[in-house]
Amino acid sequence: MSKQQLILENGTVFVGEQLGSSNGMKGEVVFNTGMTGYQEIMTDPSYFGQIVVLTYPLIGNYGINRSDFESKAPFISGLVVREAQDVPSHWRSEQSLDAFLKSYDIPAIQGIDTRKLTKMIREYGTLRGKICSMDVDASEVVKELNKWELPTHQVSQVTTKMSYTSPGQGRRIVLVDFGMKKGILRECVRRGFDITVVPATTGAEEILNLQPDGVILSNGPGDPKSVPDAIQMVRELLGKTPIFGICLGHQLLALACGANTEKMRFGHRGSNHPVKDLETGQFMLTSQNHGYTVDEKSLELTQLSVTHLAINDQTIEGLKHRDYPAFSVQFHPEASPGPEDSNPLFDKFQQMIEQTKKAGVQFA
Ligand SMILES: NC(=O)CC[C@H](N)C(=O)O
Repeated sequence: MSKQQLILENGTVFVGEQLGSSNGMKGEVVFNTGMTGYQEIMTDPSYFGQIVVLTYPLIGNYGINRSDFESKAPFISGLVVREAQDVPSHWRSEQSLDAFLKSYDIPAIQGIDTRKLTKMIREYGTLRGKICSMDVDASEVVKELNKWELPTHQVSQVTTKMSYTSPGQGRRIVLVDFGMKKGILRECVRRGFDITVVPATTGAEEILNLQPDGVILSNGPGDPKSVPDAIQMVRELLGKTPIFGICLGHQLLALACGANTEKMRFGHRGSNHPVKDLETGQFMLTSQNHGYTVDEKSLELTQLSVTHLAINDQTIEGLKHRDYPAFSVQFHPEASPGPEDSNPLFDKFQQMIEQTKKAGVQFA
């Protein structure tokens, strides 16, 4: 097996074995602690442009099958694993991890100490990195990485180009796709919603013209401040239709209400992040994938209240608007991968729609 290297901006070089392609790609190196779910992680558009380190030491043992994908293709810029299993064993498996990565020309590396790398990221924060073949001069790459600015317009690369519908007998929902995971659509379909999925660039007026009973703001990659038009769109929707924000959608709701977001040192990525629901006092295990968070102090001047908190670091995991039907969560109630403890939040949104209807609120 040929060797491959992972070069980091701080000058560290990990030498391992080639997995996937050897086509060098730069990315922000982040880690995910989930024990399963590598297919969902690789195809979650929120990871667009990132090099993902999986801390679970054996990856690929149940192979690859398209029904587990969270979008049509993988969006990561690289994968780092301790050991990849090349002979998958699962009745649904269509190909091996290595064959899958090669077919999308995604570079990956195995056989390195992922514990050491993860500790490094925890200490220094996420690092810019590049996976490439051994004939590349590492010191040149370190220079290149230090000059490289992380991309900012990821949403435009992963949002749907055109609107589409998924008809249902229930309430009419507009789902704004900032890089939506399929799981969100699945949960809406499961509840019988009549769904229109629209591109991230859709304006508030266009959304209201669809006469939605509610709007869901999806997850998506990158800095929430890099989509100012979407923040404006959410601001204009507030009070006119019930809103449910998920992950990037949560951050956009916060920004639209006047709060601030900031980049975290190394983010939350995994399938067992404990969260406390401050309204019920209940705890839940959640699936998470975010590198930004809402700044708690910035909430003072807004009409937002905190509904959920992360147990590990006390960061904000959920918000609700005090005057309008709008709430959001930083984690993933659609799971995929991860536990389904927070799945009832989709029911909560449905109830919010019904209550708003009952109250006979007239929207402009
Ligand atoms: N999964 C998401 O929607 C992530 C939101 C945002 N890109 C972040 O990293 O914080």
